[in-house]
Amino acid sequence: MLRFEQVCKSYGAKSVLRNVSHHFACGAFALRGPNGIGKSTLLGVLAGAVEADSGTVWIDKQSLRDASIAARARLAYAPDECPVYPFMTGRELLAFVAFAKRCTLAAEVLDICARFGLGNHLDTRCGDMSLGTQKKLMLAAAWIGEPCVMLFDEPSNGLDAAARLVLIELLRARSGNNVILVSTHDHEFAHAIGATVIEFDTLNG
Ligand SMILES: Nc1ncnc2c1ncn2[C@@H]1O[C@H](COP(=O)(O)OP(=O)(O)OP(=O)(O)O)[C@@H](O)[C@H]1O
Repeated sequence: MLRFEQVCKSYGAKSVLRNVSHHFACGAFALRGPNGIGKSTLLGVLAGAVEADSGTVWIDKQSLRDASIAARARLAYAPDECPVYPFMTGRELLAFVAFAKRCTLAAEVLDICARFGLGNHLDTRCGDMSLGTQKKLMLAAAWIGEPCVMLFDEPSNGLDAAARLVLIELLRARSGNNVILVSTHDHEFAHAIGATVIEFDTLNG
């Protein structure tokens, strides 16, 4: 479902990803490793948000490079720092993501927003939201469309206890038929979502 081969990425002289390859079938997986080792860089490359120097990524058998639109339609990515447009309201941002993914905003997504307690915030400008509220919005946006590969960078960061529980339930419900790949330092969270822990070092050459 998620496959990547020989992925390399350097920032200047610093080599971060060295021939990273792996194949994930359904389930939840937690990337673990010390700060600065390259977890976010790998998730960014897998999401097409960071350009790799070389290597290939397939999402649901679609090449992220050669069939980019089809591959991205099957992909959800929530980075740690939310790149939201400050001038858009929450509702406009969700509509924008749905437009970009060429789908409609399903009732399920609005239900997830309600479970995250976002109801009153959907008409607030993103720039006026707290960081935790922005985070919840970006997490809810990951459920837009029909992603089968969901990538989350530090998803539990900054969430209140109630939202953390909701996220755990949502991820557990998805992991049977999808790939959920998270980067996290939060061992309890990884355990709670039933993730198989992968030490980043074991992937990197
Ligand atoms: N845009 C960039 N330009 C230059 N160097 C970068 C850039 N992004 C990341 N790096 C460097 O690449 C390395 C890997 O960073 P990355 O954020 O992927 O690590 P990480 O494992 O996710 O860390 P953390 O656990 O702190 O989130 C670090 O040394 C970082 O400073």
